[in-house]
Amino acid sequence: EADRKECTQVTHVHEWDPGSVIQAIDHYCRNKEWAMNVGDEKGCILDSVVSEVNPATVLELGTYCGYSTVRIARLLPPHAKLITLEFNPAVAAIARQVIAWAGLEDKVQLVEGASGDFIPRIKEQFGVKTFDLVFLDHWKEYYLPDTKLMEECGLLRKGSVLLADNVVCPGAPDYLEYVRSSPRYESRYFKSHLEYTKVEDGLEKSVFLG
Ligand SMILES: Oc1cc(-c2ccc(F)cc2)cc2cncnc12
Ligand SMILES: [Mg+2]
Repeated sequence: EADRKECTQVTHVHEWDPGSVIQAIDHYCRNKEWAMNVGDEKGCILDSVVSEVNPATVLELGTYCGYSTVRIARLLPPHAKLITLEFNPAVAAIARQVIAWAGLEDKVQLVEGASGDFIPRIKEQFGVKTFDLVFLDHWKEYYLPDTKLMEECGLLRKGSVLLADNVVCPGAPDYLEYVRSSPRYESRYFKSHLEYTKVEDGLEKSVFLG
């Protein structure tokens, strides 16, 4: 099981180093201006789940500025692929720069669009059969419909892991109810805090049982 490892990062801030990109964003958002990155505390839990799954294919719903994209991509094995979807073109443009600065472009494919339109097209457009890991971090009302859509489109296989951010704050009650009560998922809550604050939040890890 992915347990919370103490996650200490000592990095020097220079380009091509994903660790320094992560550290720079965390420093800015903690000290200058809050932003809705998954952050360093939940980020360590994300790291441990990514390391445990060691995925060849990853889908991220909600790129934002690319912070979690970099966190995930830096841990991927050489030929692994991360597809990340962002609805807002302005932040997608920023994310492209952040991903490039971390030197991770060849592991990441950033797509602009709406999840409901995009998910049914993934198989034929990106040649992906199923995802080993899905990180849900977009608008909370879409967690449940998009999960059902991924099931219907055959994008999940026995053992696929869904990891959802913000299941407490802002909260995704219908999604939690679904993955916790469905016999098709084995679900576990990782208690943490809303990025850069003391407010409770957490990640829900749900394994699809097929
Ligand atoms: O991590 C997140 C946090 C918040 C958020 C905003 C305002 C607030 F007061 C509390 C929490 C919103 C998000 C939207 N999409 C993805 N991730 C998010
Ligand atoms: Mg979030």
